[in-house]
Amino acid sequence: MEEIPVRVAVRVRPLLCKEILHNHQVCVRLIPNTQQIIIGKDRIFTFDFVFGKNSTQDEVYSTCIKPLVASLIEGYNATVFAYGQTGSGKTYTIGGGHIASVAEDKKGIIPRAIQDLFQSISENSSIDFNIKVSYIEVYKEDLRDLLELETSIKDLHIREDEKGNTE
Ligand SMILES: Nc1ncnc2c1ncn2[C@@H]1O[C@H](COP(=O)(O)OP(=O)(O)OP(=O)(O)O)[C@@H](O)[C@H]1O
Repeated sequence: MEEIPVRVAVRVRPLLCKEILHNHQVCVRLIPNTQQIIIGKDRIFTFDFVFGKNSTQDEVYSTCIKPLVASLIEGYNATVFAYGQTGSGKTYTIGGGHIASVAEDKKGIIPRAIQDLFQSISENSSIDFNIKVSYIEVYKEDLRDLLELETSIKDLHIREDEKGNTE
């Protein structure tokens, strides 16, 4: 992957059944063979990657995320985050739903990245790996530990050390 520190991908989701029922219209179009979209009549925006309404989870993962997981194994850091208004498809794309009940091809970024990571580890038996996982929902000022099975609410706080690192 080229050395660009931040890359932005846009994914247009299909209209939901309820939106079709309410006769909602699509207002975002892709410009073929470019990384551009048009909003409304003439507002054009360019991104590093553009995915249309028929894009698959595999396509999004393989294009944007898989190379980052490979670079992790080489010792680089990577951050992936989804942003967008409510209902735009963040959870669907990131794969943060109930993984066990999701069909293989519908799995999002998280289960695919974890699978690739452990696959790479099993192929690199000469290297010592140390994996730590945290899964926290930040909603307004409240933090929720999603790996805490007993109680979903735990007294979590965001702290900064003297170097400005967040914990
Ligand atoms: N690419 C897609 N293909 C098919 N369905 C999608 C796609 N993206 C999202 N959806 C569907 O759209 C709905 C809203 O998506 P999702 O829950 O992921 O949004 P969100 O951005 O996480 O919303 P919120 O911020 O409210 O949590 C869900 O029913 C989801 O299954």
